[in-house]
Amino acid sequence: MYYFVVNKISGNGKGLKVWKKVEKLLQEKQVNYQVRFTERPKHAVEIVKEFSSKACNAVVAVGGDGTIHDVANGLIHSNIPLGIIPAGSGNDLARALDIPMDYKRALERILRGKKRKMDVGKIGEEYCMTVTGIGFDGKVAEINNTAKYKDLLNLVRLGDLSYGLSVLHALFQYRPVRIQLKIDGEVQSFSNVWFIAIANTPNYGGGIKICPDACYDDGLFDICIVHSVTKWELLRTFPKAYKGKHVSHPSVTMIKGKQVEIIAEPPIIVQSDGEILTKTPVNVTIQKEALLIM
Ligand SMILES: Nc1ncnc2c1ncn2[C@@H]1O[C@H](COP(=O)(O)OP(=O)(O)OP(=O)(O)O)[C@@H](O)[C@H]1O
Repeated sequence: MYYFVVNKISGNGKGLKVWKKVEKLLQEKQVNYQVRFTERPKHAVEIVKEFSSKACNAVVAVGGDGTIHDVANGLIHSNIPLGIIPAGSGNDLARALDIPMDYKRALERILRGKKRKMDVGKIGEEYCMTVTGIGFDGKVAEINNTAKYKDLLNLVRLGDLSYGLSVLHALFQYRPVRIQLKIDGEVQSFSNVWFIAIANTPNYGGGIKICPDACYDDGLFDICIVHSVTKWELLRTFPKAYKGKHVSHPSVTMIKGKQVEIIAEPPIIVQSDGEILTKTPVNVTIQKEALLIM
């Protein structure tokens, strides 16, 4: 049995459109399936816990990174594999795992049944699959999640541009802060920090390669700290991040580690997989091979 969790409104309605096509294919192929639709944020976590693990081939998320985040949070340490049919705006996890954006090919891959293990990040009781962003990019996520232009750009299939616009918006609101960082027990201080990205996979924000060498199964986070840079220099360097070319900039520090503690003054927003989670202080740890994916 394949269980599908569909977020109809992901990608501004793409979730429902993609699901209708997937359902047709499942019926043609005579695959046994059940489907549940999410009705609110975090609903997918509850839905997944109701599924019987007996005879379950996979739980498949049809949606974007937020939907996958919720489904995965219900599956962690369960030994039930997570399948992904991308139907969001950013689809950064699918991109990192080389999952086809085309629903047909994504479904074929799930039905082939090949499994692999991936690491996840843990913050409190929450698990994160892609990137945890602290500071400026938390502000960007906050703006992007409520932006009216996100829906408009999705409508004209330019959803990827929405994050770029939210970055510009946040640039005029955010003030850099002083932070203390403890990575695997070693304390470092940085002043004028714009943001810190703690990455399990390379991309966020619809293809920004913030930590180009991050790898989902190496047992490590790649950590990018952007500090001591003017607003205009940040703006000038930002486009380079789409190709991961920002890492050589003198205001960018890259570190690898398994456990990251962050204290900031004043406290700053923490987002994970594009969802606002909390504010600093925060402790993020890698959970090696905690999620089975297809
Ligand atoms: N019925 C619903 N009504 C409102 N929000 C929902 C509903 N179902 C799920 N959600 C929430 O919608 C949010 C957005 O979903 P998702 O991230 O999958 O799409 P997206 O933002 O278009 O894609 P991406 O994150 O890849 O850019 C998530 O926080 C999810 O929990």
